[in-house]
Amino acid sequence: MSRTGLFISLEGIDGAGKSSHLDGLAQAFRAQGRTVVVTREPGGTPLAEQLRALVLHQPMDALTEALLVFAARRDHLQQVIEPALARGEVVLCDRFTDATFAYQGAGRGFDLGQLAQLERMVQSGLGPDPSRLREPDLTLWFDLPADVAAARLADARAPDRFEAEPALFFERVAQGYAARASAAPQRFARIDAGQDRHRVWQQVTAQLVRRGWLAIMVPTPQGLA
Ligand SMILES: Nc1ncnc2c1ncn2[C@@H]1O[C@H](COP(=O)(O)OP(=O)(O)OP(=O)(O)O)[C@@H](O)[C@H]1O
Ligand SMILES: Cc1cn([C@H]2C[C@H](O)[C@@H](COP(=O)(O)O)O2)c(=O)[nH]c1=O
Repeated sequence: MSRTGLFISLEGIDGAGKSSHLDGLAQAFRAQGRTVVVTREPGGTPLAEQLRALVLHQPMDALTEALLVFAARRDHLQQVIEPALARGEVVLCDRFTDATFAYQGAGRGFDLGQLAQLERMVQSGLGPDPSRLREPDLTLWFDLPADVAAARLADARAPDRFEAEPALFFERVAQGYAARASAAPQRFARIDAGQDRHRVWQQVTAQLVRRGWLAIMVPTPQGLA
């Protein structure tokens, strides 16, 4: 039976708790017979992972940063995301273009109109309808105050260029996500990421059950709660 591909992104400020849920979600879809690709941005291909290392660790200005994340995204779309969706698979992507609007746009102050132009250039000309802008079918937005996220990340690992930014930067990024969510309410599902892991998982799976993408509420995976 042929199936329609499903593209789900997970978004939120650093430390919001997105990545903790990726494996469990992949397992939940696999248990229902779906093939799942778990991937991330920037990254997801050998070239895009090299660009990720530059973006996370080398000093650069906001335009260079924006061009590199979009270059990585183009390669990721062409090599991984579009082929998987064409095969009817589920793509779970840890961050996508909303992160660019939130971090490079709201965080760094890069012009949103110019980001929209890059988005159109990079995310079209793909798939069966080249005029269509490729976007996630659903964006799970892990919403968490910047100070709570910072406390979760404290001492967790050596900070990269973004994680080393001050609290004010993350407050702007969080506002950037809120603005993206209000502009596309049908694509975004807000997750209250301030709850414990079990409750966050329940909110996430409820969104998928509501859309008919998971048949049943899935118990919290061991290792998460
Ligand atoms: N609901 C929660 N309550 C408390 N701590 C949590 C919760 N969810 C995740 N954490 C912890 O917070 C930290 C960050 O979680 P995680 O790596 O999933 O966040 P993230 O959004 O993927 O962050 P980043 O984007 O920076 O990689 C981890 O130490 C994780 O164990
Ligand atoms: C896609 C994307 C990401 N970023 C930033 C956001 C994070 O700080 C890092 C990625 O690290 P993570 O641990 O994998 O979350 O990159 C960005 O600034 N712009 C983007 O488009």
